[in-house]
Amino acid sequence: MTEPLLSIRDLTVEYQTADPVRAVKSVSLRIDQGEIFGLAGESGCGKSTLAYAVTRLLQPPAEIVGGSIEWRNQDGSTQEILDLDGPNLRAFRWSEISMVFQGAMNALNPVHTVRSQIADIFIDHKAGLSRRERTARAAELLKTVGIDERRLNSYPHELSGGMRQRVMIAMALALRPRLIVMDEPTTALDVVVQRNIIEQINMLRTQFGFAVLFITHDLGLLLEISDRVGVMLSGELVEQAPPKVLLENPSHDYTRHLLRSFPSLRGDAPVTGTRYVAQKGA
Ligand SMILES: Nc1ncnc2c1ncn2[C@@H]1O[C@H](COP(=O)(O)OP(=O)(O)OP(=O)(O)O)[C@@H](O)[C@H]1O
Repeated sequence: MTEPLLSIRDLTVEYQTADPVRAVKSVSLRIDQGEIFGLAGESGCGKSTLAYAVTRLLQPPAEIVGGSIEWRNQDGSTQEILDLDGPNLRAFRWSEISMVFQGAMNALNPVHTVRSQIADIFIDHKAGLSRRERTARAAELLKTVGIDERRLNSYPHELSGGMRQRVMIAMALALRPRLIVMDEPTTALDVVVQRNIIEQINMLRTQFGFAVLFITHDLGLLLEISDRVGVMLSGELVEQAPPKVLLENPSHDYTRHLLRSFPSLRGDAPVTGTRYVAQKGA
């Protein structure tokens, strides 16, 4: 077995509020190179908190209270992500792990052109590039995500929601990271655009070989595109397996419950409006 790209071990995250919330409870998982790992689970189960922990974007009152997140460098050595800080953390983000978050398309700066926003990444991280080289790379990135390079001169408000999200994906790809964390990357978009973008992400993954930690409420989509799926319940990762195994032989009650909510996947009667109540020993 090859060594994993990312190994999360016993990760525990709390929100230190008046009534502290343990949002991630001793979660362990690995993501291999080039793999799409999908994270499923109902709203509030801790998926985003886990994603933010991996990218080291958690802000107080969130606090990582235990565990480790180990990263495998290109040369085979390992790096504890939780130990990164200052310039090392900045260099690590975007170039090793990048992010596309929910509503990210609204994260574009409205007063700057697409060109300058993509170029900024190169200014920050690849100081040696000339202005002409930065523009050439920005144009190439846009083409990669299926946007005409003439859009370099556009402002965000001149683009559709789908295009803005593609620009965000282009930016996430800019420094050829080895893992892209995507938290509901297409949720705000209509189904056709969503499907196109997902297909494109998959194609780019094949082309560039990056791994993806993919989070969405859409279990059908998750099962379709993921190599492995993890199921979270109340901060715990209760099951992880390839989609086929989950579908045919789910080991946890909650996974069965989730799958039953998607009748088209299993042909079962849908469970609507019911909340999962954990059984003792489940
Ligand atoms: N800033 C915060 N302060 C206190 N509690 C928080 C904060 N952010 C999240 N939580 C709590 O942490 C838990 C996990 O939230 P999280 O957003 O990670 O879940 P999620 O599975 O990503 O949900 P969703 O799919 O709705 O985004 C929830 O109980 C949530 O209420």
